[in-house]
Amino acid sequence: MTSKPAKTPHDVTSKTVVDLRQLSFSYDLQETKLDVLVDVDLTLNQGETVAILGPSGSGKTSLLLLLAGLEQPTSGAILIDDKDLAKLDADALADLRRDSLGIVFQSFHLVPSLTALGNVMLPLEIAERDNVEGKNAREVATTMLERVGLAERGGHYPTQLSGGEQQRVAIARALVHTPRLLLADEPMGNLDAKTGERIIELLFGLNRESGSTMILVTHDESIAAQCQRVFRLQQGKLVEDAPHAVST
Ligand SMILES: Nc1ncnc2c1ncn2[C@@H]1O[C@H](COP(=O)(O)OP(=O)(O)OP(=O)(O)O)[C@@H](O)[C@H]1O
Repeated sequence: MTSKPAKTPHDVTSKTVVDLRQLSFSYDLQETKLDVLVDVDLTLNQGETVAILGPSGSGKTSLLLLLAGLEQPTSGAILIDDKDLAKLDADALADLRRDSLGIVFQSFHLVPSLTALGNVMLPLEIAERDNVEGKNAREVATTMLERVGLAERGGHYPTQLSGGEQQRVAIARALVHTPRLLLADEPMGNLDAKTGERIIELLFGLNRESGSTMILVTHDESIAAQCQRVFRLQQGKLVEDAPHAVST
């Protein structure tokens, strides 16, 4: 067992990928507001694996929505790859999401009219990256479907798949273009223990292979312990655990 985090191709530069500056976020309710995040500061570097823990309702999903530019801060700033999200127009934000982010949310948002393979190919086609390492989008997407254990399900539509299978298609779609920043909201939520383990291995494997940064929302302390950094959301604040030996 070693406390040394896995080396990534980006260790040398330690580039900042996520920079939250005094980030606060509230939901406006009818007569009041609900403070979810209060003056959160956070800097994450390229290649880091990060777990976010916290009780139900503590704001974990809200934090991921903010990072994806799908909610706007009440105050403070969110910088992804040195770009202040508040200064990007809708097109630039869409470009950033397409080029740099992989997002796995609790609801899968699969396109119902596309097969599993079609859904996984989508990010590659949109990004016009048909020629990834000399392979076309279909081959790359097929390989990713195999890696999530769905080689036989490529031709099935979302309604023909179980919840756990749809979850894995969503994970394959989020990973297929090797995003620099992966946001995953309880990606094992719908999966049995063995399949969940396989997905976790895949996520950490891709982090090692590509040097991507991964933010993993989870309720599972043993999965959190596999991440290099562990944060807990408590009363709107992100509190980091003391450095720990990364369990594998
Ligand atoms: N659209 C919304 N409007 C108003 N309040 C909301 C909205 N979405 C979430 N909330 C509230 O904001 C708080 C944070 O919600 P969030 O979904 O971020 O928590 P969470 O930590 O991800 O919870 P869980 O572990 O149950 O998924 C909760 O109290 C929730 O009720």
